[in-house]
Amino acid sequence: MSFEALDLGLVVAAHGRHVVVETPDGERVLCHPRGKKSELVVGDRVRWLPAGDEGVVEHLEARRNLLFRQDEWRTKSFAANLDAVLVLVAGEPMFSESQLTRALIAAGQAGIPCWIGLNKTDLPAAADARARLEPYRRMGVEVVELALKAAPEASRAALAPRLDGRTTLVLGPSGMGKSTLINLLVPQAAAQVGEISQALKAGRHTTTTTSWYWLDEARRGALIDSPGFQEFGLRQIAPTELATLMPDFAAALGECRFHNCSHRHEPGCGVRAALARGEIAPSRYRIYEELFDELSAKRW
Ligand SMILES: Nc1nc2c(ncn2[C@@H]2O[C@H](COP(=O)(O)OP(=O)(O)OP(=O)(O)O)[C@@H](O)[C@H]2O)c(=O)[nH]1
Ligand SMILES: [Zn+2]
Repeated sequence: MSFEALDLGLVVAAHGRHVVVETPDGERVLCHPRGKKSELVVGDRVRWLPAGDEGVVEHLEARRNLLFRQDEWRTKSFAANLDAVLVLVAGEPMFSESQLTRALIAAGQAGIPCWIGLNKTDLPAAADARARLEPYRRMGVEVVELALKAAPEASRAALAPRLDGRTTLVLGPSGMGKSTLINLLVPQAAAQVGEISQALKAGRHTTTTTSWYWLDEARRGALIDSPGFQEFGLRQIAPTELATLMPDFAAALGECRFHNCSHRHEPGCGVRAALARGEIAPSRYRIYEELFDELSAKRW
């Protein structure tokens, strides 16, 4: 039988070898992959067959993209088939520029557009955060100003046109306002999660690692909430590839005398010339050095 004849479903939760597949009419079925298939992730499109009141995933449709992080020990997938990644930042607590850069690089390598939500613009510390984001604006990353708690309606209006009809992964370290965002935008957020963990037959205390939330009843737009932003390993990237994934660096690469320039100590380096001219921010160069060393460290 050809796979096309089977039902098409969307993976809305993944927990070990259990996945919850949502049918086109919104029914949720606990499914297991047949055999030793590659790991399924939230956002995957699959072909499946009913088996009693559960199901068996027979086929994984080709992924448009896959966002993952990789440290020395393992690879962890965030989600697949994303339209965009939203990184939520704030001035208090002050966001980590290194984490932001890691997210931008990973999304860039996966071919997924990334934009930034600057939250808590009602606080004085927003001015510092805004200044820190200036190099990112300059290299073309869109920054949307938000005050999710202080000005929820204005924030909703700013977000709606960017989220409508799209699948967006939201990344944000603790304290940036990710829960506030989800509660503002997602009707019955807690119920949606509860329903999925019920379908997973996960214990009450098991929190699924990645959550899928529909933004509208027509199920056109969705938010994906994924933890694990704290240790965002980029081991999938070769040190020499790093600069090509940083747009402000990439713009200067043509000037380097050596094609395999590390932009650390070589003479005639276009990147360091751009740094000296103020076209690359010192903070970006420091993060580059940090990442370059991390990715150059011995692999086990
Ligand atoms: N001043 C101000 N505070 C906000 C705003 N949005 C969220 N906060 C506060 O920031 C804190 C963190 O918000 P959460 O939504 O819980 O953040 P989170 O990113 O989900 O953090 P965790 O729950 O720790 O993962 C809370 O005390 C919120 O009330 C805002 O627009 N302005
Ligand atoms: Zn160089």
